[in-house]
Amino acid sequence: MKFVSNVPIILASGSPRRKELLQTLGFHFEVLPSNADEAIDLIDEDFNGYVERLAQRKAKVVSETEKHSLVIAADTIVVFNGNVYPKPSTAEEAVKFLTSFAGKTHSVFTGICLQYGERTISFSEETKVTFKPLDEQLIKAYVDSGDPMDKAGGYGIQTTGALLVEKIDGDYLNVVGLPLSKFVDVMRKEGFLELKGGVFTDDC
Ligand SMILES: Cc1cn([C@H]2C[C@H](O)[C@@H](COP(=O)(O)OP(=O)(O)OP(=O)(O)O)O2)c(=O)[nH]c1=O
Repeated sequence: MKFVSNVPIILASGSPRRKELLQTLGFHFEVLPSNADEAIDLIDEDFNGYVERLAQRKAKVVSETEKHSLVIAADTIVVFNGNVYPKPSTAEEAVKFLTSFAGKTHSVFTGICLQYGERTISFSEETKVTFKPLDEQLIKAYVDSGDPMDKAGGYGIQTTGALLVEKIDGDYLNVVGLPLSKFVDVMRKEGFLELKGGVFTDDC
């Protein structure tokens, strides 16, 4: 299955996971990471609004110089007990994050923004992730691997961080940083992507 884009597309993200996920769709795009300031206020525990506003900020910075391209940006956070857990800034912080998630359920929110000139389309998705009860040795070994440091909440479900997880409720790829299924639905609905081919021919 392949998609073609109807406009030039820029992925405004430095996340290798988002790039790989978009590449699976087969359309051409460029990568131009955004240097937007990620410090914004949470309002009324509206986590969907929070990640959407962050994604908008990332997209707008790149769109300023790329007005004729569709700019795609995203932001992923972990939310536990009403608190936002972004990427840990130290290994000690990663250990703290993971210790508090052990045996409990947290949410992962990803917000996506599609900016095309003056047109802004945003949406977000929540996935619930339950961690197993974890022993100190496993947490320490995982943090020592360095894997948590570039990931929201300090783990990657797609890497050995999977060993911490008991179950999930929702879209797996939303946890990885891009809810691909919803993304394609919105891109098709808004006229930015079309399925290439898609009609079976009968040669008999
Ligand atoms: C929870 C979780 C997060 N992540 C990643 C997705 C995001 O890349 C990252 C959250 O940080 P983000 O700020 O959303 O993204 P980023 O800094 O990697 O890239 P950019 O801002 O340029 O788009 O955490 C995983 O890869 N696996 C996981 O299981």
